Amino acid sequence: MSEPLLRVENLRTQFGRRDPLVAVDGISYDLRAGETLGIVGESGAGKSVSVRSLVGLIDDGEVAGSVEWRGEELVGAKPRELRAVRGSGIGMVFQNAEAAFDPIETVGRQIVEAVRANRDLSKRDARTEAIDLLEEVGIGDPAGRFDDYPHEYSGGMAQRAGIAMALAGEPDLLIADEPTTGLDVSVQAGIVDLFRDLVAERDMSLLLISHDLGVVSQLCERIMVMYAGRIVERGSRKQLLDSPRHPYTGAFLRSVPDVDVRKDLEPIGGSPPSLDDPPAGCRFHPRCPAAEAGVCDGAAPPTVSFEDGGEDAERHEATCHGYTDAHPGGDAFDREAVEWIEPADGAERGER
Ligand SMILES: Nc1ncnc2c1ncn2[C@@H]1O[C@H](COP(=O)(O)OP(=O)(O)OP(=O)(O)O)[C@@H](O)[C@H]1O
Repeated sequence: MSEPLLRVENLRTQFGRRDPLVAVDGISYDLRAGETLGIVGESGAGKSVSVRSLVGLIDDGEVAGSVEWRGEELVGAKPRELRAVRGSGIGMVFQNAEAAFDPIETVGRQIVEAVRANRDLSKRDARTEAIDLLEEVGIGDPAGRFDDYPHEYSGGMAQRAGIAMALAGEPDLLIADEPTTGLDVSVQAGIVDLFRDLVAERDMSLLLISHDLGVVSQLCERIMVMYAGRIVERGSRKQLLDSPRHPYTGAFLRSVPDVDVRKDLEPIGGSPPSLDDPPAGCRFHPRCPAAEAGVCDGAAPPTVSFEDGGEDAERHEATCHGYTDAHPGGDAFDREAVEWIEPADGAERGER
């Protein structure tokens, strides 16, 4: 199997020293060429900080652990090196596309600059390339819109232009942080289609952060669920949607609309913990219908893997006490409240 493009090991990001707020608390994953990975979770889970930490975009916090991009360590790298990686290898798309642009410069000229910063092209060729990029992301009359200022673009167009900027250095990985949030539903659908086409046509990897499971499940083959700074479950889209194992994932699925099925939504009771003083043990235990005193509020939960989906399936893991002998199961582990916690027929499970 090919080496991963991106290897994240025990990433930890904290803000403040005296009363530190640990926004990302030891997360690890790999991303290979052509893979699409989504990180979902409620607001404040640390999704955005986790991806900003990868590429040196945290300026008032401390990032620890390891982030290897094509084997090159990025944690502790010089700003110049990080800028170079952001310019070429990794393209970034943010929620607020207008913020990607300088308001007093035309969109076209800014894309030309981004193209020239990463590729040895004449001004004329860079202009042609910028117009091609605007066309590729679906801006009608790209040559005519080249000299417009960012505020002259609508929200959806600005997001498309932001994606063109991210493509200027011909990246192998696109990191998109809530790229559809705040846009009208019909505009969102267009942006989702655009990402799908770009990933396929350019053979890029995608790391997508969103609280919107619908958007993530339309674009990502693999999904990780983040809660209070940690990954609580990971697996393929099918594994997570069809047989979620962590009570939080189950609750999260019930709290959001399905992509194509109408259902009664059940908001998750309570609210996420404050990250400057998270609960002991499993961080979800105060909100978990299956939590058991003395177990779930004690030691950190183990990561359990599930052999569902056959040999070639993604690794499916949940970090939960509910599957271990420490948690007596049966009566104590309220299976009525969380029927999704029971492994599917024939599924094996093993503790790591
Ligand atoms: N610069 C900062 N200084 C202090 N705390 C921060 C800073 N940036 C983020 N945080 C805190 O880190 C935690 C995680 O924030 P983050 O933005 O990553 O969450 P999120 O899952 O992306 O949710 P949202 O979609 O609401 O942004 C939050 O508690 C947030 O208040």
